[in-house]
Amino acid sequence: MAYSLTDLQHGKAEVRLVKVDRAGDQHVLHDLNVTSQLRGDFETAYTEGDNSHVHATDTQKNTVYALAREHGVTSPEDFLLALAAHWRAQAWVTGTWLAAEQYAWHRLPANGHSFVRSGQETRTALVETDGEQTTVSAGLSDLVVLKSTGSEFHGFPRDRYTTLAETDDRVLATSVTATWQYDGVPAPVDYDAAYDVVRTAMLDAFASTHSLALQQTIHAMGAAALDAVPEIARIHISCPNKHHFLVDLQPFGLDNPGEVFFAADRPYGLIEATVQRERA
Ligand SMILES: O=c1[nH]c(=O)c2[nH]c(=O)[nH]c2[nH]1
Repeated sequence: MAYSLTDLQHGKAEVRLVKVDRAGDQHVLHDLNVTSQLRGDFETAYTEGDNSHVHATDTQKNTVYALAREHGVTSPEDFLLALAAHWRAQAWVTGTWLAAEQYAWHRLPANGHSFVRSGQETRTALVETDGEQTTVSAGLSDLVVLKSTGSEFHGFPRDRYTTLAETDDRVLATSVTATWQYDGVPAPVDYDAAYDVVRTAMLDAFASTHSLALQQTIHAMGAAALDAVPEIARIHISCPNKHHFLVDLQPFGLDNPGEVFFAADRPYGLIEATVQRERA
């Protein structure tokens, strides 16, 4: 029996890198979790155990640390682009899949070298290369938001299994995961500035959209991101609907005018969409 072997890649996952910029007394921290995956002429390692083309995953891990020193770390996107440039010049490598998560720290006012982790969300970046082609994506995950009114859900089909009551006032809460792709490489943007602009645009859209469904809110957030940064070609957004159920307080002789909720953990609705710019 003959089998085909496809989608080969190998590398080191979740290389934890902390880079301190020490120019002057105002230190800057870059706290990254980098995954390096190489694609290329590696088939014989799988078929014959011949490792003569295999850039060891340990070497890939070391390369992350060495490039942090040699190239420095600015934005996660720029760092991954430097890593991609290094690997695309190595033998047998035809493509890369390089991803980073970044955790934010802010300096404490006392001095220039003490920090507090800030923001619950994680910033993400992905640089993929295939031959001469490079794509840069950025994103965020775990951006947890809630609105205590300004959300309705009604007009959905009812069948014999439907029990959900229609509502014109509910809590809407979610944890946003978004990934957006830049046009052109290197994208004609300052990746750090663009990240802040997209994050703010999505938060503003979440807050200001009177929501008739989480679907509508997702569309508004995606469109706001595209409006805010013209270099973004498309954005994918995934949102769990973190249900908040009104607790029945009648057994205790109490009313509950939208004040006391049970914040359910599971199951949760899961709503996703990609919003893409239509090119002329
Ligand atoms: O915003 C919502 N979208 C749905 O598709 C859905 N389904 C559901 O049970 N509640 C909700 N809320």
